[in-house]
Amino acid sequence: MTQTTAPGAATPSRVGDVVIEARGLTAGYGGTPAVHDLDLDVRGGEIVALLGANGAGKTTTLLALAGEVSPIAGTVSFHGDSRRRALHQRARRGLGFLTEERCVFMELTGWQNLKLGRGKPEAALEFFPELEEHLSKRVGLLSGGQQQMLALGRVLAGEPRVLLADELSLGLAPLVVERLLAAVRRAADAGVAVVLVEQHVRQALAVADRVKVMRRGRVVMSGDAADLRDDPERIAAHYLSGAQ
Ligand SMILES: Nc1ncnc2c1ncn2[C@@H]1O[C@H](COP(=O)(O)OP(=O)(O)OP(=O)(O)O)[C@@H](O)[C@H]1O
Repeated sequence: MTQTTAPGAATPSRVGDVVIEARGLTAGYGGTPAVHDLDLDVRGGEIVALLGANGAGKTTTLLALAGEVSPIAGTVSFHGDSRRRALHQRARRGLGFLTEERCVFMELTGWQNLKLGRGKPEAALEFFPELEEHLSKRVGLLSGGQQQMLALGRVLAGEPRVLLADELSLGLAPLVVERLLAAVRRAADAGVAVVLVEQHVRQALAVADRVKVMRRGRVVMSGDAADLRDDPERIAAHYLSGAQ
């Protein structure tokens, strides 16, 4: 695997106020918890990477933070406010959410996709100038990497205060992953609070400030990414010490 060397990775970002916070969060499906008693706070300017094997509870955590899955117990607060709101209200208050499915409209052109975002298309192109020559094409004809850049660029152009990103790198080539994660780092350095779910441990460590490793719905390890960069085996051990 090629190691991601995103700009700014080695320098801790200046962190601000807590933007999104979970306290004693238990969440799941049909009353059955998939995440147990999770505490998490993310400040503006930092990237917290959620790592763990398949089924560990990472996506459920993001869905609960996004308000798409209701807490069974505990709270999720956005700028100190734990009231549940409709998705469009959360977006207006600065929530950017990229789900595991590529968040683009395949039948529309790249330009039309960008126009549907909260920000200006030009702002998305500042993150990914390589998209400009493809914007007149239908998005279904673009590569997976270009689609993902479009989805991320559109969210970042809207200047979110928090970005929740689930498996941005899924199935993409290392160079594309590097571009995507560098854009996430750049957004964090501009003050966005980021929760990044990633399968690629080394690439996540290269851009994150803090790491939480989940197993069976619980956080089993937390640490500073800088301390773990040279010793990713400490994280891998948690993947291997039991399924999920
Ligand atoms: N819609 C759902 N209905 C019922 N159970 C679900 C649903 N989605 C996930 N689960 C269960 O919740 C648990 C946690 O899944 P989750 O998707 O949060 O894990 P994950 O760490 O994101 O895994 P992956 O890396 O495979 O996406 C798993 O046991 C999974 O089977």
